[in-house]
Amino acid sequence: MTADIIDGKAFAAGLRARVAELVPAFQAAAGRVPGLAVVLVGEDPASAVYVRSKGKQTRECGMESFEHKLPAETTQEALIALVDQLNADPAVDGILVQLPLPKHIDEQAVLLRINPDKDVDGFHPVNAGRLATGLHGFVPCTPLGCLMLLEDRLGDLTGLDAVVIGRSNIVGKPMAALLTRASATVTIVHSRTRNLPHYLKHADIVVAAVGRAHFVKGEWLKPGATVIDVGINRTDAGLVGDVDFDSAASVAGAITPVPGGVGPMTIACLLRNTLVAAHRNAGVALEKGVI
Ligand SMILES: NC(=O)C1=CN([C@@H]2O[C@H](COP(=O)(O)OP(=O)(O)OC[C@H]3O[C@@H](n4cnc5c(N)ncnc54)[C@H](OP(=O)(O)O)[C@@H]3O)[C@@H](O)[C@H]2O)C=CC1
Ligand SMILES: Nc1nc(=O)c2c([nH]1)NC[C@@H]1CN(c3ccc(C(=O)N[C@@H](CCC(=O)O)C(=O)O)cc3)C=[N+]21
Repeated sequence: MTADIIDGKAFAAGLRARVAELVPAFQAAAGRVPGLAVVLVGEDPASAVYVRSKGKQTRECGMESFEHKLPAETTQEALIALVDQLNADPAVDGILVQLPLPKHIDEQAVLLRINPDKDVDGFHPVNAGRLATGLHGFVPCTPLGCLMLLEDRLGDLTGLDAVVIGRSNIVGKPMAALLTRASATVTIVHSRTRNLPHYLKHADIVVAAVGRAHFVKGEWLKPGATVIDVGINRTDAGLVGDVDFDSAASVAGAITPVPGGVGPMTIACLLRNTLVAAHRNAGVALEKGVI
């Protein structure tokens, strides 16, 4: 193995500590702490684990966590009524509806109902549009965390060749938008791409968000590339990423592990977005670039 391991867990702990440091000044100015509401519908065990750790980390940062656990048979109308209630609640700065939702609920309809100024996931089309057009808004947490790790490792990304594998609204597309904003030259590849390894051969940066265990092989990579593995796949051998770690680590310059890479950054960025939302919603200034 030659690649450096990018320690997302440590970076995320540092980011959470910076969030926690900024909470007391907000509290002094606003007379309350930032609040994050997390809504979980159904009993998916993986989702329940994430929601628990989001709640715990929110409280550890000195912010308030409102957890709403609804049964799997909850109607779309009832879920939308809860979103309306959270939109109207001045103690709630951020709203996260855990995905995936049960099949009888139209995910887009629920996400559209969230007030874009409380949309700390950055999934509302208004925030996707703000990102696409260069306006201030909320950037989805997973791609934001990936960008932070990339800039920490590489500094300025200007002119670098980046390939994003995957074009979902929550990871691939916003990741490509962020890299474009950072002046990288970006290619998106997906399941209909012909000869996918061809595009990877020249990439200085590879972000894999495919949802297939061990998908990216070391032999596809440019030597020295920086590889960000977003994948979370549960296999008999445990949690694994979308990158074939052993072969990739012998070619790449740096690589994120799974677990301990992008996952912890996602939650830390959620707390960061909640802190930013609280300042905007309460009209309290936050020094530019401080977080
Ligand atoms: N660490 C974290 O915090 C997070 C991790 N994840 C993980 O990231 C991964 C991706 O998530 P998400 O974007 O939501 O997944 P989606 O299933 O929504 O998107 C997967 C993308 O990969 C593409 N794809 C699928 N198969 C292939 C293939 N054989 N060759 C090339 N491209 C392919 C799809 O192409 P097409 O569009 O053509 O179908 C699609 O664009 C998952 O493992 C998920 O668990 C997700 C969110 C947060
Ligand atoms: N509205 C919404 N927003 C999300 O951001 C969202 C979502 N729905 N649905 C599910 C995906 C997935 N996701 C992860 C968060 C943390 C880890 C994480 O902390 N992972 C740890 C390991 C955790 C474990 O061991 O299971 C790690 O990679 O080290 C992973 C994945 C957020 N998502």
